[in-house]
Amino acid sequence: MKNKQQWIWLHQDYPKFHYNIHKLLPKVTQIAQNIGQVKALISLLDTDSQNTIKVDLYTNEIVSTSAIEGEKLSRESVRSSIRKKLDSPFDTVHDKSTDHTDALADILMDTLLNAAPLELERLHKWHIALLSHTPSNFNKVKLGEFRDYDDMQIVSGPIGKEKVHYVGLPHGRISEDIKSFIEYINNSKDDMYIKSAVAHLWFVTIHPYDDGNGRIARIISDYIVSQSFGLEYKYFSISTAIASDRKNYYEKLEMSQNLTDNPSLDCTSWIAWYLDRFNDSLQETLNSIDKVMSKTKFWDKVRHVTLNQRQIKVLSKLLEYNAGEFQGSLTTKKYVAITKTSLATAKRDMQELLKYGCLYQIEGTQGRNIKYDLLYE
Ligand SMILES: Nc1ncnc2c1ncn2[C@@H]1O[C@H](COP(=O)(O)OP(=O)(O)OP(=O)(O)O)[C@@H](O)[C@H]1O
Repeated sequence: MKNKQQWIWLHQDYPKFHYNIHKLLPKVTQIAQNIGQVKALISLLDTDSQNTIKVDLYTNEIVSTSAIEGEKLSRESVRSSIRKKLDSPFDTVHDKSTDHTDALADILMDTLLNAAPLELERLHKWHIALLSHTPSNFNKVKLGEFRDYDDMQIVSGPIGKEKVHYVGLPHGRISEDIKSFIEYINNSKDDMYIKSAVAHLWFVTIHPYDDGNGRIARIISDYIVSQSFGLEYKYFSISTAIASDRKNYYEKLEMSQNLTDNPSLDCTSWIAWYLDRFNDSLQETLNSIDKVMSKTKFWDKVRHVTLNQRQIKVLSKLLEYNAGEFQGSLTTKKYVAITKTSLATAKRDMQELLKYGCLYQIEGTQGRNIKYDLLYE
């Protein structure tokens, strides 16, 4: 597999990445504003609701960073591991955690709670924890050790027609470069969101391990920003936002890592994309908070009404899925399916819900296609 590309580690200035701060500042300001809003709204929620949002976000972070690599983790297993770590009320009978998901939750907690500066051993410990329980990697990948060969290629396409997207730093330069990298993370005065983006690009440029470089890069990025939030205020999942724009993730990295597209070691475009994803993740959190608040408000509104178990089940489901799969509407057919009741009972239940002001009929729907939604006000 030949390639004529020249990679950025051949640049005489490497690893001095440049960026245009003026283009990035508005995005950083936006992050600060979103974080301010998240903090203000979170403080209005009770501890249970705060915990629910946190468990969801941390579960998403672990599931998403693995999904980028194509590894499908059981959401329930990850959720169990996270709940154990957060000490949230936990039904041990239904504990679905595995050694693997416990190890991944351990890494996340370490990035969040261990404020010690980054050291080489810690990096290796993350690598071991990340891969030691993955059966597919058993015996293949050296754990907690850098690779000892060159030509670490990122390729795609069928055998014989592979496209080389990038080739990592020659192995003889890894130790020295990792030292500068760690020094940058611990001591640079760069804005922390920008630092998080630069470190991500830098780490996948070195590509020091046999495998797991993308996941470790995302852990490092998370570590850099999580430190200043701690368990009390870490309400974001960057990997979820990256996973939802994976094509551009790879493209932005690729464009930044070769000298044809990037002759001057300028990573403004990569950082800008990364900061946008950060803002997306905060927006997601704001949406989740909004959902929780609406839910609380709704139950508060109907607390004087006596509802039967079927009605409570359907309303809970609607509140759960209102922004997603449920697509904000209820039909008699769906009511029957959820409650497994007769059509006549479903119709009677729904009439009551309309009378109590729990539901309203969506305008323009009629006959067999009548649709209902929750009435919040
Ligand atoms: N086209 C590309 N150009 C440059 N870098 C890329 C490209 N595609 C992927 N990468 C980077 O390399 C990482 C993959 O490297 P590696 O397989 O060692 O990591 P991984 O953690 O096992 O996988 P993944 O990051 O996909 O979860 C990607 O996550 C990304 O950070």
